[in-house]
Amino acid sequence: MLEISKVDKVYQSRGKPPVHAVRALDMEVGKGEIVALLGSSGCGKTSTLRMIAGFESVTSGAITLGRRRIDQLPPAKRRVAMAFEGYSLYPPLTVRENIAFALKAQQLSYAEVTRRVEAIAQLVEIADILDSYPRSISGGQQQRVSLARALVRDADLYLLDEPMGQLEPQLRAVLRGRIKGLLAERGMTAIFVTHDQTEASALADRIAVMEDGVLQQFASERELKDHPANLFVASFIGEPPMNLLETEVAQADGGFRLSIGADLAFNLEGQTLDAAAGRALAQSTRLRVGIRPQKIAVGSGDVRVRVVSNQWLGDQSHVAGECDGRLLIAVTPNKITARPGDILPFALEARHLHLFGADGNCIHHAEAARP
Ligand SMILES: Nc1ncnc2c1ncn2[C@@H]1O[C@H](COP(=O)(O)OP(=O)(O)OP(=O)(O)O)[C@@H](O)[C@H]1O
Repeated sequence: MLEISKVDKVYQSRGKPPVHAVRALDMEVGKGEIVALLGSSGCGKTSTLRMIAGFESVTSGAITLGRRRIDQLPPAKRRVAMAFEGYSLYPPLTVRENIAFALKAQQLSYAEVTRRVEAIAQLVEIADILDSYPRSISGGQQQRVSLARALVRDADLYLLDEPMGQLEPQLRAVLRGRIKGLLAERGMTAIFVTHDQTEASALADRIAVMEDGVLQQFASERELKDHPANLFVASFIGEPPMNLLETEVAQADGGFRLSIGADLAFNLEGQTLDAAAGRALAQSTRLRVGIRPQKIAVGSGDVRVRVVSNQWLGDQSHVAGECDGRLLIAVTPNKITARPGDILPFALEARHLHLFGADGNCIHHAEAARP
């Protein structure tokens, strides 16, 4: 449905060095799919949306929507609806007129425009301010007007830039559910930008993780957690982040011994590794291993840690412990009573390790969680 091929964006401003905001981006989005663009500030998310919508030119590459090449078309000809991060409402028009304006090109009857505007206003909870002007409503309300103005249109693709960033958490959760329902009911294809992993997981079928203008991985949340492509995705996705540790690699008994410190080492049996991972390990002397905090058992096992902090969050404990000068974070559903300075056993199993090569790419994934 949407195909982005080898798209680059370089901003050239007079007197300043060029900024390479998006690099060789390849992405395909299916009809009816909801995609989140996730990444830290400045990684190129907004530039990507604006190039698809036509508010920014592509420096090179192609964008196709439903078999139409759109990257050279003016925005109005692309059949793409966008809700902007900065809202971009028309100040002299009321909220109702702002939303209805988006329907002008569709030449609908007055009754149909009224019906659609009121339905979308109800959905995003702005029905009571339809006759207000943008300057007299809050930032959160303006954001919802901008969202309504995009969603009210008939378009082939909906682009939503931080659509709920200004809303308080409760309203955000309610709207998230309603918007997901609307998109699914109408089979709408959408890409939204977010900083928020919870929002990305709750709304999106697939998540595109970007860093420094480069798409790092494009997959479901489960896949990103179980099979991170590289160190960046491994450390970016998941809360708290994956524990990452430097190890020394040695061959041992038909497998490998990964030593982190005098008291922390793992034996990996050769048959648990595929051929490529076995070759990569045989050629390595050092590599990075990762283990999710949820995979470290607390209160059993033979790794002794000195507790650094222990917090009960109401439904889980986050325990940070130090072993051989390394900090390990464990998350467990049990309430742990240990205090800083106490010695506590942690259990870490070799089957839960992800292994990363010198280039940062994952060479072996931990055993996936059973459904
Ligand atoms: N018009 C512009 N001129 C020059 N540089 C720009 C322009 N717009 C964006 N950039 C730069 O391009 C890079 C990517 O910006 P972009 O806004 O796409 O990132 P982002 O991931 O959406 O960030 P944020 O989450 O903060 O909105 C940044 O380094 C930014 O400073």
